Amino acid sequence: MRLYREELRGFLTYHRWCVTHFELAIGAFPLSLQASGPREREVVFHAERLAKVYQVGEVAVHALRSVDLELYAGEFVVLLGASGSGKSTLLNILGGLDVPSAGKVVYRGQELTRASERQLTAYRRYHVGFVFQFYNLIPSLTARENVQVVTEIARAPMQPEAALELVGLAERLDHFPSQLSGGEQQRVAIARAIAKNPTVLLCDEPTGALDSKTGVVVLEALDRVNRELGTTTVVITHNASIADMAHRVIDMSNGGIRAIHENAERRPPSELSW
Ligand SMILES: Nc1ncnc2c1ncn2[C@@H]1O[C@H](COP(=O)(O)OP(=O)(O)OP(=O)(O)O)[C@@H](O)[C@H]1O
Repeated sequence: MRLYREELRGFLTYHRWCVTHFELAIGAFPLSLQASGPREREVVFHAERLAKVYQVGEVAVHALRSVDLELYAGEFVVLLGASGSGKSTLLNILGGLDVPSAGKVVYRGQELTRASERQLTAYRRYHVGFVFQFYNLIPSLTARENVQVVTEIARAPMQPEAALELVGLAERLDHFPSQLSGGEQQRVAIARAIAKNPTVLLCDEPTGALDSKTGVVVLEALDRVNRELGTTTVVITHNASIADMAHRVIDMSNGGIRAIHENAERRPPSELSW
């Protein structure tokens, strides 16, 4: 274990050096400022005629078909839709994990669809936090160390302890993943995603592996991050009851946006169940 940690520390030192020199080299995608409240409607993402076609042998799979969309600073968005409707494809393109076949995405005035690989890497590293259905924690590191892996290489990170406190894990800093419940592990993953102070937090089925009661605690953590840090948050779910906690609900169907609904009143996660 000690050897592993020393190797990790060495890796982080080397990585920090690379990041510093890399940033000087590209000088693109300036450090994000704290996102402002949703009422100001500052556009964070502008997507236009976004299309994605996967070629599988002879078959062209149209995952996205001419999607137009704007996402605003500080809002909490739920992305709903049947399996295969294109939710993950859209999220992955917004997060710079995938590129569209046609159309464009502008992130705070910078066209992601024209960015080089290096610029996309910098964008993902400094501006976007990802949370997935499975937590992907390093089993041999404590909760605090799992978050530190990110804060060591970030530009203006939160303290790992502060990030863990925000998701309600102040008492679990030195626990290993195997000593934490599924919901607690997911909250460590959220703390890890937000500790680098991203502008946007993209969550793909964050409660998909959890029962209703545990899922609600995870949603409370996401809600708190959104309210206290102003992080623009997008949550993919199959679960329509989660939609009630969002500012806006985007309903996807067959690669397109079927409807966008704005909640006049948001329900707190504690009132949700499924
Ligand atoms: N790498 C890929 N290669 C080929 N087809 C793909 C690939 N990724 C996604 N697809 C197809 O694109 C369509 C949209 O997939 P996507 O994962 O975006 O849907 P989704 O709404 O997120 O589904 P789910 O809720 O099941 O995760 C589906 O028909 C899927 O099979």
